[in-house]
Amino acid sequence: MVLASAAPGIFSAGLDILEMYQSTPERCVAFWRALQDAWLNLYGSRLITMAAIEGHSPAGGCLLAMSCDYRVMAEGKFQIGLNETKLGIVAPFWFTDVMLNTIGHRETEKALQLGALYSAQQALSIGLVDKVVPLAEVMPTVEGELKNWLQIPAAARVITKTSMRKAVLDRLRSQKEKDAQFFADFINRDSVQKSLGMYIASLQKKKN
Ligand SMILES: CCCCCCCCC/C=C/C(=O)SCCNC(=O)CCNC(=O)[C@H](O)C(C)(C)COP(=O)(O)OP(=O)(O)OC[C@H]1O[C@@H](n2cnc3c(N)ncnc32)[C@H](O)[C@@H]1OP(=O)(O)O
Repeated sequence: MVLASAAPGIFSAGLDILEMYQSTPERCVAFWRALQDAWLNLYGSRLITMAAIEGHSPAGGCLLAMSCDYRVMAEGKFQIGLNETKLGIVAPFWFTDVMLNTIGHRETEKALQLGALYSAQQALSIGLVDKVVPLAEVMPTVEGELKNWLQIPAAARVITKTSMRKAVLDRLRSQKEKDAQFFADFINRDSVQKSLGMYIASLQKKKN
């Protein structure tokens, strides 16, 4: 399975910030449950999963990419990373776990505290993506890599993948409701809503 975007220049802008701003606790919980389930399905997928990152990939976009088995990113101006702290929010523990599994403890600690967004070359140097190629080469490179992965006996690959990812998947599975409630409580704090409001205004201002 290849994840790619139909929007030029944007792999994924992450979660819909407007869903987290001035929403009701009930809607926040439903929103979060949907995200948890999508992620559990993706990270736990038996399929070979690859991200064709042909544009920006902040926050939830970075999570999507990191949750795949392989990542190819376009060189150029695009950025990728978990930038949550810059919005005044905190990457949930399972976002952090996936990043830890991808780039290790020291780089994750720096990346998360700074809310760092990396260029493709920087992302390559810390192992956040596996390959960087010109934009037009992203999809052919993914397809070529997919052929390599398809050579491996599927049952052996799936058992290996599952055992590598099980602990992180189980950690969320065992506390889904608590996590959803925590999200709804956290996101509705006055200070967090204020930060999100300012961030949304800054995105809109950038456009004008
Ligand atoms: C402890 C644990 C507790 C839990 C604590 C909570 C944890 C939550 C975890 C959060 C995870 C996330 O993914 S939070 C989401 C983080 N995402 C971001 O920071 C991305 C913000 N967006 C950008 O940087 C840029 O838009 C970017 C993607 C690079 C594209 O830039 P462009 O110049 O091409 O386009 P823009 O003009 O900026 O954007 C076009 C329009 O889309 C809107 N837009 C852009 N991104 C958007 C988004 N994510 N959600 C909604 N709307 C968005 C803009 O406001 C514009 O709206 P109009 O002006 O109306 O047209």
